[in-house]
Amino acid sequence: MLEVRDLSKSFGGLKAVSEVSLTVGQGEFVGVIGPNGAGKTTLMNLITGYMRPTSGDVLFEGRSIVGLPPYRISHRGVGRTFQVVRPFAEMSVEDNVMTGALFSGARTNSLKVARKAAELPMELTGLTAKRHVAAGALTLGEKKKLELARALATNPRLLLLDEVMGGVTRGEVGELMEVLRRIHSAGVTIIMIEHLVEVIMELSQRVMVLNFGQKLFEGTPDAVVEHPAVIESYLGKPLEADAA
Ligand SMILES: Nc1ncnc2c1ncn2[C@@H]1O[C@H](COP(=O)(O)OP(=O)(O)OP(=O)(O)O)[C@@H](O)[C@H]1O
Repeated sequence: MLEVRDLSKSFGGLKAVSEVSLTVGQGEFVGVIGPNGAGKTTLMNLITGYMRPTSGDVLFEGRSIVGLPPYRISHRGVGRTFQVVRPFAEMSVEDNVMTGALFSGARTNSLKVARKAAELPMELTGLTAKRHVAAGALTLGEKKKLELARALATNPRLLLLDEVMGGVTRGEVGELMEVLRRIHSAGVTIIMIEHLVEVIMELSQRVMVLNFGQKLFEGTPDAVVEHPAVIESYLGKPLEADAA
């Protein structure tokens, strides 16, 4: 479904992403971990068209998407969420989700169609009961669900998630994990960047570890935590300590 080939991005002398390759098959759930500044968000920006790579290629369903603007990549079926969520605070949950269908990828310009397209995303994220609540009144965890629902309204086959769990309460982490399981079960392929290692380990089938822009390791969650270089460069301490 997705093939990232020798992808690099330099900012001046800094190689934020350095010759990273990654293949993701349909229906997979792939986790991406790595220390601050490892290049995770940059990699996501390169895949979704928010940044142009210095070199390398990205193929989605067999066709290169490098150089396409973000809205066209979205239209092809690649959705994303942002680390910092910025819903339209005065607008209702439902109207915010509708913006996903109306603008990101311009799937429709009909309010009626957009309203219908918002139904399933609200259901999957557990927001249906809050549909008329102003987004500004939501908790951070609910705002993260709204961000997921907005991305789902673009109708993605592949969804890239940037730190969905960042800053939310423990209880909300559990709820968001349930939501992600539901989204995945609904047939959406997922690539997830996450600092909470235990979340990645529980949800992902495969994990890629980035360090200084390079792929340090890729394998099953079990293989990753046992890999000496990963423990040294990233985990640095027993997993239990990280999860505390
Ligand atoms: N637009 C930019 N201009 C210059 N340098 C940048 C830019 N974006 C990212 N960088 C640098 O590229 C490197 C990788 O950053 P990136 O945000 O991708 O890391 P990350 O793994 O997502 O980190 P975090 O976990 O803190 O979000 C960092 O050194 C960062 O300072």
